[in-house]
Amino acid sequence: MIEAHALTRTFGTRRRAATPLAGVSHVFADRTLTYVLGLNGTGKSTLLRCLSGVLRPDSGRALVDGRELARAPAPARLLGMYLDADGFHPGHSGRRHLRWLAAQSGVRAVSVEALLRRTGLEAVADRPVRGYSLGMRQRLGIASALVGNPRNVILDEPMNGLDVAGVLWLRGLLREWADEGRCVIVASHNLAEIEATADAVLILEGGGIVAHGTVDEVRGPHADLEQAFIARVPRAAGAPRVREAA
Ligand SMILES: Nc1ncnc2c1ncn2[C@@H]1O[C@H](COP(=O)(O)OP(=O)(O)OP(=O)(O)O)[C@@H](O)[C@H]1O
Repeated sequence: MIEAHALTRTFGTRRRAATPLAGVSHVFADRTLTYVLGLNGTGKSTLLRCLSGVLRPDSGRALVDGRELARAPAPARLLGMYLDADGFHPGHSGRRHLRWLAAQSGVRAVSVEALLRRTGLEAVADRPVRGYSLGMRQRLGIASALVGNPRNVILDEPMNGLDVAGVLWLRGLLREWADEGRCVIVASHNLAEIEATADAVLILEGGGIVAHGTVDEVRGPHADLEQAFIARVPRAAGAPRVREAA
C-alpha cells in the first residue's frame, strides 16, 4: 500500500511558480493496478517521484507499507520503480546496469539472468544502453523495477515505445503483479489501455485529484473514459497547448 498525505510541491520562483501538487492525499491499495491520468505537465511524474522518495515534497509525506522509504531497512524490497527512460548510464550494458543496481540496492538473491529473460533482453544484454531503442530501454527499466522483487511498484509511462508484443507482455505483467497482491501505480496517457485493464483510475488536474475510483465509477454516465476525462478536465478539449501546472 502506498499513501500520499497532503503532498505539496512547487517548482520555480514566486513570480513564475508551478504547483503540480497542492495538498494531494490518496491511498493506493494493495492488489490494485491504479493508473494516474492527467494532461502534459499536470504533475503525474511529480506525484510518482514524491511517492518514490526520489523528490522531496515541500510538505506532506509519502508512506510505503506504512513506512517512509528513507527510513526503511530494505527499500528495494518495499518499492520497485521505473521513472525515467533516460536514467541509465549510456555506456553500461543492460546486464551491467542490473548487476550494478542489485549491488547498490543490497539485493543478493536476484538472478540478473532471469530478469533479462523475463524482460526479453537476453539478445541485447551485453550491448551498451546508448544503442538501445526506446522499447528496449523501457524493458530494462521494468527489469530494474523488479530487482528487489518488491511489494509495491511505480512505473512512469512504461508502455511508450513498446511494440505489440511488448504491450501484451507488460499488460500481463501488470495484471500478474496486482493479482499477486502488489500495489501497482502507473502513469499513462493511453485511455483505451486504461479503460480495458485498470482496477482504479486517478485523474490529476489543477494541483489536485479531480476524480478517482474504479473505471466504472470514474466513467460514470459518460460513454467512455475519454468523455469522462474531458468532463473532469474541460481544457483537454481545447487547443493542445502545454500550460503551467497551476
Ligand atoms: N525539475 C523541475 N524543475 C522545474 N519545473 C518542474 C520540474 N519538474 C516538473 N516541473 C514542472 O512541474 C509541472 C508538472 O510536471 P510533471 O513532469 O510532473 O508533469 P506530467 O503530468 O508528468 O507531464 P507529462 O504528461 O508531460 O509527462 C510542470 O509544470 C513542469 O514544468
